Amino acid sequence: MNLTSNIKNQKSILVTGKNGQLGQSLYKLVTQHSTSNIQHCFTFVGRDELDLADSSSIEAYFQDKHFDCIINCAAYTAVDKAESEPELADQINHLAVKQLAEIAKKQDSTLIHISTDYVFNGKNHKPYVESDSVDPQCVYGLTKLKGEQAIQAINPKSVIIRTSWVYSELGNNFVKTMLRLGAERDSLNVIFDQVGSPTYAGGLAQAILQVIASEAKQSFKGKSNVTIYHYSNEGVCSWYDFAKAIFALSDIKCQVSPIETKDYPTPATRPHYSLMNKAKMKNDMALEIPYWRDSLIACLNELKKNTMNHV
Ligand SMILES: NC(=O)C1=CN([C@@H]2O[C@H](COP(=O)(O)OP(=O)(O)OC[C@H]3O[C@@H](n4cnc5c(N)ncnc54)[C@H](OP(=O)(O)O)[C@@H]3O)[C@@H](O)[C@H]2O)C=CC1
Ligand SMILES: Cc1cn([C@H]2C[C@H](O)[C@@H](COP(=O)(O)OP(=O)(O)O[C@H]3O[C@@H](C)C(=O)[C@@H](O)[C@H]3O)O2)c(=O)[nH]c1=O
Ligand SMILES: [Mg+2]
Repeated sequence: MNLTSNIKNQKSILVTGKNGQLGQSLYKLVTQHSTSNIQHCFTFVGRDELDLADSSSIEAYFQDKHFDCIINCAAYTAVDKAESEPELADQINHLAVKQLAEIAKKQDSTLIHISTDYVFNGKNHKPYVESDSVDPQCVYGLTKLKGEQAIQAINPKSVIIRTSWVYSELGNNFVKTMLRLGAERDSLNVIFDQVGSPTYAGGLAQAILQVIASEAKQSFKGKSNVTIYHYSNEGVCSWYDFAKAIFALSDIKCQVSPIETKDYPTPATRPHYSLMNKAKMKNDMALEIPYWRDSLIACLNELKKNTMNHV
């Protein structure tokens, strides 16, 4: 899928993971806005065209294509399943990312890569800054960290954006799971001792476009270090608070009880505290980030619109 505008000085930008939450949100953003705002030529690919599980597919794809910028939205995101599929998770979140970093370096292109709060161990008591030490507690987090480290070793002309608890009207996520379970059940137990901040994928997509615009202004050429940014919505909540807000705003009468992590055993260990400090991103991009509840309302409105369009 290739979207081109007529404006000069446009960059050719590849977006991987086109069918994921973030890939779809970026697509929606660049196709719904006027071309005066979006001046670049975007190519969106899914695993059919570029399979990150297969290094020869990656090599073949870039054989005859050049991009100024690669936004890697594809990832192995099944956190619990990763515990029993560590090799596949490592291939997609680490080895394929290493290969993309090498290709980007060879092509002199900027790699924008998305990472996660799960690279931290969750033992902090104040929001994580970009330079805080990492210590993932699960296979998914470890493979994402190895992807970050590979980029740092290979291509300084890269930006890593760590985000958390991503949801959207597009794709699968906690909000949609809650809406489904809330409609099926009278009551639900949800963990209240894991706190962080949800991230609306539409807002993250906008922030990524701002990073690209700032990159165009500053030129990342000659950069000696990879830039790391943290991005989520503002505010803090537990998964329990998030579930309560989802039900309250959707008029769903499902009783939610707060439970401890130990009472909801899962294969993967998740951080108890994964709030991230976003000051660097906000300062560098002159960005105002919405409060999580306001973005949740926006997402629920989008979901309502989508349902109304389908009746
Ligand atoms: N979801 C979240 O809560 C969070 C996500 N992140 C990170 O943000 C980024 C975007 O996540 P999000 O959009 O939510 O993730 P999704 O799970 O919604 O999308 C991931 C996409 O990656 C694609 N993919 C998986 N395996 C392959 C493969 N072998 N080859 C090519 N593509 C593949 C999937 O393809 P298909 O549709 O065909 O399965 C899917 O479209 C990821 O890097 C993720 O680690 C960070 C923090 C939180
Ligand atoms: C469905 C459900 C989940 N939970 C808990 C489990 C978990 O701790 C939390 C959220 O569930 P999820 O399955 O959405 O969690 P998870 O898939 O681990 O979400 C993570 O995904 C990856 C990709 C990331 O990078 C992270 O930032 C984070 O968003 O809620 C309940 O307590 N009750 C429930 O009924
Ligand atoms: Mg999940």
